[in-house]
Amino acid sequence: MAVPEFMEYVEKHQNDFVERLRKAVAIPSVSGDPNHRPDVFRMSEFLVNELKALGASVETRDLGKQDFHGTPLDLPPVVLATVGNDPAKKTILVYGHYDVQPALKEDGWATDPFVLVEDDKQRLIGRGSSDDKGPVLGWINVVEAHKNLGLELPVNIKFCLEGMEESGSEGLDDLIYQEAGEYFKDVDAVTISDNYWLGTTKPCLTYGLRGVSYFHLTVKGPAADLHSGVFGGTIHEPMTDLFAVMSKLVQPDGKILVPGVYDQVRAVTDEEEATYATLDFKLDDLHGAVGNKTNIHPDVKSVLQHRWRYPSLSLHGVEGAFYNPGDKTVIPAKVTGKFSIRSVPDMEPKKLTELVKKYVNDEFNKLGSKNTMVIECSHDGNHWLASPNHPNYVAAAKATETVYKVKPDLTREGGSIPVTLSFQDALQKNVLLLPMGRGDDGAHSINEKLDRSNYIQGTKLLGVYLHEVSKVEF
Ligand SMILES: C[C@H](N)C(=O)N[C@@H](Cc1c[nH]cn1)C(=O)O
Ligand SMILES: [Zn+2]
Ligand SMILES: [Zn+2]
Repeated sequence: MAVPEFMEYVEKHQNDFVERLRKAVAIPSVSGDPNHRPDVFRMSEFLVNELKALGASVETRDLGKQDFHGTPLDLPPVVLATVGNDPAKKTILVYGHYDVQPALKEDGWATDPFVLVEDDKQRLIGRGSSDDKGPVLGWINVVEAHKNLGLELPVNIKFCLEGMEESGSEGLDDLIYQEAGEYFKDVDAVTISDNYWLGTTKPCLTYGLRGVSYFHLTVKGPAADLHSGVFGGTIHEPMTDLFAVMSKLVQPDGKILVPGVYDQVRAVTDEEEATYATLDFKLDDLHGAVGNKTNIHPDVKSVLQHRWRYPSLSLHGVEGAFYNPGDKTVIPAKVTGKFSIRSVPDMEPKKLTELVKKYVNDEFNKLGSKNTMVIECSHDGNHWLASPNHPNYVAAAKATETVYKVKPDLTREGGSIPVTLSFQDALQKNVLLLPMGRGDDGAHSINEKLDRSNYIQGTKLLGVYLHEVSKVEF
């Protein structure tokens, strides 16, 4: 009886849950922007208050300071909260993040990114709605529903919520290893809702992630920005050097040009080949999520393989370059190009950084420039792969069938959640990714949204999963 009652509660109280999301989206907790650091702290306080109000025992852990380009910056705390402490029950560790990617109206958002707007298609639009405030609040909604119904939660829940996921999860790995035998001691399994369905209609369970290594390539030239009419043609220009090197990193067809990168990529097996055939994903899903037909690969299988099991290199931006409207005729004195590589089994972040550094240095030296160049890896995180046959996945599949009346697809994810592997290794427990949002949610992009139905059905899914996982044998 508990499950139907719980599902009915969630259905009836959906507007309250949307209000909770509205309050969370209104806090611009952008971890990558030092000016927003107080907002990231405010977001942690919001979660602490929500959890305390529901009876959780909550503590925050200070992670010390971050070195932000030479300036020390307080790291936002990790929120650790426990609901239930019954030794007869399983304990599920729920990880999520409360920071978000940057978002400016000028980037092309149709509405203010930090004001939640529901459009005529019942899409809840706002930064963090899908990544990852909606899913984090989904778990809190589950706790609220049980409390208000006077229903016992079927498991103990331990929350671990961080505020630096979008900026390299600084400090969290150390905490996980330190607390493996303490706060995380009784954890039986880990569940993370921080990725997306493959398409727009079918739910999935996810058992793999790519890793990420992020690089800053800085070229320094003249002592100050210069007039291009006076100095153009007479000095080595940093931006010219930067473009020359960055153009050697990746081909327009996605092939990475750094020698040795593909050497450690695991070979495709027949078993893996078979897994692509049954997935509910069409090229139209890709076109819909991208907004046009600019795909490199012509068929679904190769699209998914290049998203999940092959590395990719993306160029992100140039700090220090002129980018405002108008025609400023400047030679920037110092520019930093940003790019990242998504890594896959069996690549190793350390080895990858060595390969990238050597290649970039060689390519810069070939230019014969008198400027100086420095290449650094600013953060990295490893890829992750789990067994989708574990009872934790069986429980999640059953819950999906109860809520969505369909068996979930088993997917991997092209994005990265670096601490996933740390939880698996430090706690030696199964980790499940149980996504809430759709493949076209626009995470990290403009007009990020979470469909109301995904938020509400997703809240039901998280709750029903807890009931199912309480029943399976590990
Ligand atoms: C999949 C997850 N929701 C996510 O967006 N992860 C980020 C992590 C990251 C790493 N560096 C910066 N952010 C991602 O995959 O980009
Ligand atoms: Zn993200
Ligand atoms: Zn995320």
